[in-house]
Amino acid sequence: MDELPGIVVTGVSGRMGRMLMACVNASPDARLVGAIEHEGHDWIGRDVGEAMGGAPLGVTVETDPLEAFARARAVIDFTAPAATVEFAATAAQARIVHVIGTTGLSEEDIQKIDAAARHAVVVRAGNMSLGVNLLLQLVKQVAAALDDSYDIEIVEAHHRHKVDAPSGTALMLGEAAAEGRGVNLSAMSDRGRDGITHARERGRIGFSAIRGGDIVGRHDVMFAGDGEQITISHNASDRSLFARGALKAALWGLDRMPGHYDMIDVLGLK
Ligand SMILES: NC(=O)C1=CN([C@@H]2O[C@H](COP(=O)(O)OP(=O)(O)OC[C@H]3O[C@@H](n4cnc5c(N)ncnc54)[C@H](OP(=O)(O)O)[C@@H]3O)[C@@H](O)[C@H]2O)C=CC1
Ligand SMILES: O=C(O)C1=N[C@H](C(=O)O)C[C@H](O)C1
Repeated sequence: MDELPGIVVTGVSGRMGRMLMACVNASPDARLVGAIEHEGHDWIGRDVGEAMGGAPLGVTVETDPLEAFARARAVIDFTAPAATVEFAATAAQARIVHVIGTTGLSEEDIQKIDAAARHAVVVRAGNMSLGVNLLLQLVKQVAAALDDSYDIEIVEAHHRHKVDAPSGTALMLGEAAAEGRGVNLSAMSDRGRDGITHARERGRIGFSAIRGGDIVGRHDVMFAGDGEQITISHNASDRSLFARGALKAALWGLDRMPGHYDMIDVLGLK
């Protein structure tokens, strides 16, 4: 029997890193072959299972991605933009699948990831859940059906530790709404209202962010018209949802040609 595909997880001590470790470790379809943290992290040199407070997994936390990627077929990466851009170049060099969950990437970061995707498979999505990716299609459809007398407002809520806003998911929902309406999101978005904001401009797509407690991730897209509001919502109640989606993406990517893919591709929702 062929050996199961080896997976490396980056940022293993993070909220998503821990979920990913558990998910890969429990999977009958993959095996964990590497665990990465940054230089100076106190988990370096320790068995990752023990560092997480459990049984040893036989994988030592290390800092050098190239060494780890050389033993793997895919890397799952939910870290931070600067780290993800570097991991993309290294994954391309090693010709392995790079699954990117990191949000808050700039246009310049995405261009660098596009360059890496010429040499290897990249699957990148601001949200790895089936539900949110279905929502993208629904939002596009509703936005296409309604005219701009319906104001589009996207409200997202996340835990107190989240560092970027609007969330990657909110931005994807905004893109879907803009596409359905046939407008450019960067020209039409309305972010961060405060003080005398003046009346709402027709056609704008508004964003609001709530941060608090341990909220895993909630997204509402409201189409507010005269006399009615239509709201399409998604609530994530367990982060392992994103880890399962990311592992699915990694396994899906093993048989693909180099390119920059998303979860719509993985889930076959196009
Ligand atoms: N696409 C999706 O479905 C989802 C995406 N996310 C996104 O994933 C990202 C991570 O979220 P979360 O887990 O909550 O954040 P955390 O801050 O809990 O985890 C990030 C981890 O990455 C580590 N890290 C930072 N830089 C490096 C580096 N150069 N090399 C290795 N490790 C590094 C951090 O270490 P240290 O803490 O020491 O800096 C930390 O352990 C965010 O961008 C978030 O928005 C989250 C959930 C779902
Ligand atoms: O940081 C998080 O936690 C999450 N981030 C993603 C985002 O920015 O949309 C996905 C999910 O909502 C959780």
